[in-house]
Amino acid sequence: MQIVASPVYNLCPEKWNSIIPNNHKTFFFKILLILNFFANSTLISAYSFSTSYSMPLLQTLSSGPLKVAVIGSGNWGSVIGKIVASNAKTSYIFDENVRIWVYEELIEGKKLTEIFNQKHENVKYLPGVPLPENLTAHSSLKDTIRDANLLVFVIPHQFLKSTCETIKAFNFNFTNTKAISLVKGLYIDNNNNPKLSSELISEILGLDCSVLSGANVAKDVAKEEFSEATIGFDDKESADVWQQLFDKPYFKITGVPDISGVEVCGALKNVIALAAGFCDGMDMGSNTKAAIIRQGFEELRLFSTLFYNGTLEDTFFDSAGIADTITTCFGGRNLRCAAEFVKSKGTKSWSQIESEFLNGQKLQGTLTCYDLFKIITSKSLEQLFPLFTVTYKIAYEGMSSDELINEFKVKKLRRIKSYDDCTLCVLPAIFKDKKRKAR
Ligand SMILES: NC(=O)C1=CN([C@@H]2O[C@H](COP(=O)(O)OP(=O)(O)OC[C@H]3O[C@@H](n4cnc5c(N)ncnc54)[C@H](O)[C@@H]3O)[C@@H](O)[C@H]2O)C=CC1
Ligand SMILES: O=C(CO)COP(=O)(O)O
Repeated sequence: MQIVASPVYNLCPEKWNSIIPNNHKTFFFKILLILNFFANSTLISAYSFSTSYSMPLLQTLSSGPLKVAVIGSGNWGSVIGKIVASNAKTSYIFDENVRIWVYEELIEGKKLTEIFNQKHENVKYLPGVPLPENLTAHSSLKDTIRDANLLVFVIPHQFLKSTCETIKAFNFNFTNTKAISLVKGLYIDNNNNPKLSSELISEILGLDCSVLSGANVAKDVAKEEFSEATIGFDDKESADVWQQLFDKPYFKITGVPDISGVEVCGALKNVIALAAGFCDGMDMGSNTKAAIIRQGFEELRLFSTLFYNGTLEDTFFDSAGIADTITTCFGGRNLRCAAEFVKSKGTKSWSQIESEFLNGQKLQGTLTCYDLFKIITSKSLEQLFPLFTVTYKIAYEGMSSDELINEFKVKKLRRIKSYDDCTLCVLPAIFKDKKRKAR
């Protein structure tokens, strides 16, 4: 974002915050804007006349720091609440008070929200991890998002539609509001086409919606172990603000202008993880599991390119792509539950495994696998997606898990690719001048 590059903005935000009392954030922000104007006046006009989204963020910022609401407080939602609240506390572009929506439940007779706000811990979904005191839990969705400029959606995908419809009924004016979806899941629309969470949010609420996805097993990010994530965006200015909100030295954020690519990766890697879990359940070694992951990733890439225009190769090499597939296939919930599914030899349903192993947390891969199969079969594309197809049949039609391997362990020779079958790697423009040096 141009403002980041401007000299004033680059005055270290942490230092500003240490000298600016929090209730003076708005005042100092206005000064900052004026200084910015002199530092780079073309920047201001770019913002003022931008038509790419409802209200330019800089214009919104002129009435004060941006207010953030986190919608969802499960395992990942709580970690995201921790990151966002800690950044909001030390940045002058975000309001210090961050609200998080908790789907209320009782823990030993006491409300989860009350425990959350007293102990500053989500004892059910992220036990043992201290949360910042400026992150407050609310059971009322309406109160959580009232006046918010930045809505962070981080709930299991099966609850997204109903949650958006609830929000729509509040009739809030969202002119000054942007959204980002951290939800990993895929839906099917009435024409048997895939639908993504960002599309659902934009469609129901009319919001400009970016996405964030990556190799982020929540319990490890909670411990501040190093990881990365990718923002998928349409509008670069919003992406820059989202990056400011999420980036930490231990949680590095990049971005690609490819919302659907990022989301398809986040949704379909969970189906690949089911197949990888079936391998674990059958006690297969790492070669077999790697072959299954490779096949799955190839199908994921094909799905994204077939169904969406503008899918970028870069997305697959970013955290949202290959890295998330790897981490989920080695340490995720979908993986563990799928291994248990195979070990139980058909005696346990998915919902039984989910409640036995996840204590209220939700599997995303199973429902996505179901909808994905419907999309593929409605278009007679099974032959292009053999791994997704066999994974569905094992998960939902009682097919033996051995078929996962039998599908690929065949006598028939595989096609050796010709040059025309392959995709040529193209050197990104920023490296073009290095080509001469290299050769
Ligand atoms: N946990 C992880 O490691 C990661 C999760 N994600 C994604 O983030 C999204 C949210 O996952 P988590 O935060 O892990 O959730 P979770 O699976 O840990 O928790 C389930 C959450 O759903 C809530 N809930 C239950 N019934 C509900 C209803 N009817 N309406 C609304 N909420 C309800 C529960 O109160 C709880 O907060 C998912 O799409 C997931 O794939 C992304 C990266 C990492
Ligand atoms: O998305 C995840 C890691 O990036 C978590 O995957 P699981 O839901 O399988 O735990």
